[in-house]
Amino acid sequence: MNIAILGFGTVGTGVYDIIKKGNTTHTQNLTVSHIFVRETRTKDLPEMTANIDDILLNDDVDVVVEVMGGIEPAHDYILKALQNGKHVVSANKAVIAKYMDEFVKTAQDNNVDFYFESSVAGGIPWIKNLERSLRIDNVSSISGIFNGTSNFILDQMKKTGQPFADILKEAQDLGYAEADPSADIDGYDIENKLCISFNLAYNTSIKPSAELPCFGIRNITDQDINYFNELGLIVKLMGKSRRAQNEFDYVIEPTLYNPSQVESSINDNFNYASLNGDTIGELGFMGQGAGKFPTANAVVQDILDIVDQTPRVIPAEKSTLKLNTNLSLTDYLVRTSADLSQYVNSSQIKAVNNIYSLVESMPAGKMHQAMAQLLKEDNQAFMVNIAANDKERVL
Ligand SMILES: NC(=O)C1=CN([C@@H]2O[C@H](COP(=O)(O)OP(=O)(O)OC[C@H]3O[C@@H](n4cnc5c(N)ncnc54)[C@H](OP(=O)(O)O)[C@@H]3O)[C@@H](O)[C@H]2O)C=CC1
Ligand SMILES: N[C@@H](CC=O)C(=O)O
Repeated sequence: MNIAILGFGTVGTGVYDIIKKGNTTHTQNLTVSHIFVRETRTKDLPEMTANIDDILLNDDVDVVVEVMGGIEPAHDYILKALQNGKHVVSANKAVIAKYMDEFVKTAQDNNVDFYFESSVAGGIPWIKNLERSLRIDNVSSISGIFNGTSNFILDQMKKTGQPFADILKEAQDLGYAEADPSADIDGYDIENKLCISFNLAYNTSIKPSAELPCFGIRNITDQDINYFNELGLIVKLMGKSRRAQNEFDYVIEPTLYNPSQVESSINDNFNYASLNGDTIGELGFMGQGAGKFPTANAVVQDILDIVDQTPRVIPAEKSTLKLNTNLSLTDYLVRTSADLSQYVNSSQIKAVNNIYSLVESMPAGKMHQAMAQLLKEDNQAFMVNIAANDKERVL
């Protein structure tokens, strides 16, 4: 099986190393025949080329691994590879979240596979197990820590008290962060991953958009972490989606967990992805969600599934489920120097102390809209979702 790797950064070099090392009989049957790099890059390996047609028009290439990132030319190269009868494996959640239906259809039309395990939760076999669950169950919720960089930052802030910027730099050096790390910090990387996950789970076609509730950890401070610590709670940047009858919601937001909840113990660059199915109930997966080898491992697993011709579960018809971002009512702790009652009904606000307020029974969509308005007045404001069971800790 001849593999062409497009993009030779963190993940691309990891895929190359795993295949070159050939630790098992499975990986020994794989060959990296081409590595696509920029024109400006020194071609220090014989497989390297800066001419994409050497790969896309080459009948000897069986699988194209797209790990360049970004939207174009990744979208164009993936489509052309599929149209030219090549299987494609991609870790690029940004392009997949935007063009998943087009890629899946093009793959089906050309009788090849399009696999993307590594695009969500890095090394965790999440997509595969989500698809397995769907063979038996309706999935009624998806929830998880889907970003390794933000989890690493929150964990290190708590453990070391180091400044946010220094920890982010470390995450970048470790190969966890996106080329533009604001995607990690502001939640947009999770948005891509959550869209991919629930579009599979609910058989919908929602694409990431500015209208969807997404609030990251850009404004979190040491003071916030210390306060949550005093409450006995741990903050995680979560992606959550719940389905009820013919509707589903989705939200990305910092969320507090108490020590009895599994999310609270997910540390470092680890992710935790969970679903709820009719008969399986709660099912969760934990592992490294970012980094060279965990991600490359998931890419190579996809290649081996192509070799083994493992069938995928992609339903033909889309469901009629509708997105309703105000489906669930929950509670929030808000830190702002602005007058919160200008943005949220005062009957829902309870002062906790002179820094934080509790906003009760708010639909997520409305709360995120209120915060977007409030941030125009106080650009350092922060909010965190708090479970009903933990509310007594703050009052
Ligand atoms: N790192 C991780 O932990 C994970 C990453 N991913 C995804 O995998 C993909 C790759 O990530 P990662 O390896 O970390 O990123 P890197 O930035 O480390 O690597 C990307 C490589 O592709 C090259 N590249 C980008 N555009 C082009 C182009 N047009 N032509 C030729 N080469 C190009 C880059 O070159 P240059 O540096 O010159 O721009 C770089 O060498 C991304 O989509 C990312 O979201 C998914 C899961 C985990
Ligand atoms: N930047 C991403 C990489 C993996 O998807 C993350 O930190 O999770």
